[in-house]
Amino acid sequence: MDYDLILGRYGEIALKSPRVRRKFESQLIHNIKSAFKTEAHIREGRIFIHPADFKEALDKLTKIFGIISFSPVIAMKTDKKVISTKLREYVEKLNSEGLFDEKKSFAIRCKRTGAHNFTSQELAAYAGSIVQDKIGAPVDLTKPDIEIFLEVRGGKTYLFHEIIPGPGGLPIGTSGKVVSLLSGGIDSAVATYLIMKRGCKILALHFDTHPYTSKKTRIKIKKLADKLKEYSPGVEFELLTIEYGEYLDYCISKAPRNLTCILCKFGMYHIAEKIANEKKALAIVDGNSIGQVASQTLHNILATRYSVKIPILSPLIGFDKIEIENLAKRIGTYKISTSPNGACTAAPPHPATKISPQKLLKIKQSLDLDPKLEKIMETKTKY
Ligand SMILES: Nc1ncnc2c1ncn2[C@@H]1O[C@H](COP(=O)(O)OP(=O)(O)OP(=O)(O)O)[C@@H](O)[C@H]1O
Repeated sequence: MDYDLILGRYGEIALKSPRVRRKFESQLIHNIKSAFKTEAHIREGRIFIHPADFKEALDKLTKIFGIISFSPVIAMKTDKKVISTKLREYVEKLNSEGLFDEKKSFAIRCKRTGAHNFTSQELAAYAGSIVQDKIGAPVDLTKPDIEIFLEVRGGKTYLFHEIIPGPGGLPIGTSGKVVSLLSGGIDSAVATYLIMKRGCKILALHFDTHPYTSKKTRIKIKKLADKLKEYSPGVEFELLTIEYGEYLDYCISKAPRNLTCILCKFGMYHIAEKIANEKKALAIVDGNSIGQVASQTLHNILATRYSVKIPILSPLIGFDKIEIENLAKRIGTYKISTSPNGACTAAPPHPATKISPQKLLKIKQSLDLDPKLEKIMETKTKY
């Protein structure tokens, strides 16, 4: 099918005040134009996209936050004769592409804004008779095999049969920056995605726990960052790594062994907060989900975050593992996250599940962790 343009729809942006809406719309257009070569503008709540390459555009639009759906369309003058000709050509094309024939039921869905000398229902009935005449297919308004849409907007009418879902959310770049803790596992990649979906710019932070994890983890992190970057057109996606093995060595040798995971998380939040302050990020993000593993009991979550002053957001906090996995598969991170590279060998056989913030602070002081963490900060590398 030779389409004229793509008609995009957005959701939540429409609920904003006019000033905020203009800002969000302009970020959305910037992001679309950064994702692929196109002319694009917004008018009366619709995005009009004129790409150089339709195939590429249809693929990339599924990854642009803020868009709830989009349709490749044929555009024409709002004139019954023109609509009749274009509709005939359109269904003939659908028929020749094997998408429509006399055995498939259909429905015409008509939407209209502006003043016309016909109602939406009249236009739908008129279009329905044209399609029946051309293809000989039966009408079924309840559960049709194919829907054909006519969207009449003043003097222009748009014809299409597909409404492709977009990712929804808010345009990336409209909600400030966060430091997202990216481990290489399934959860933190999904958590990062969900926070991007709310418009946040990402500074991904990975703690390289080599020799307790394989060196291959770095490759995995790079691949995950590249995959997540696909959802961030037009907005920088930074990746920083910290060499964390030495800190873990220290914790393992100096603190009770069952506290290793707790001290590990504590140190990560501590460093993440410092980096957030340095890089003007407003929050930390992690992939915690209550009770999923020993370090994610409510007690441990409270204790490990106790001294951090900026918000720590955990978008997966109420998700089940299976829900997280399904989302990871949908966004394309699952395969990368599950590629084998071995478990962390620093994890103790019986990790503590209940530590009080006071006890953790005492341990931190007795081990003099602050200078250790300061030193670790110096290993920060930009990918
Ligand atoms: N090496 C790491 N670098 C950066 N962040 C990490 C690292 N390890 C853990 N985190 C952060 O802490 C969160 C909890 O990690 P934990 O190992 O307890 O759980 P997990 O279920 O294995 O998480 P994930 O699937 O994201 O690895 C992770 O989701 C991530 O945000």
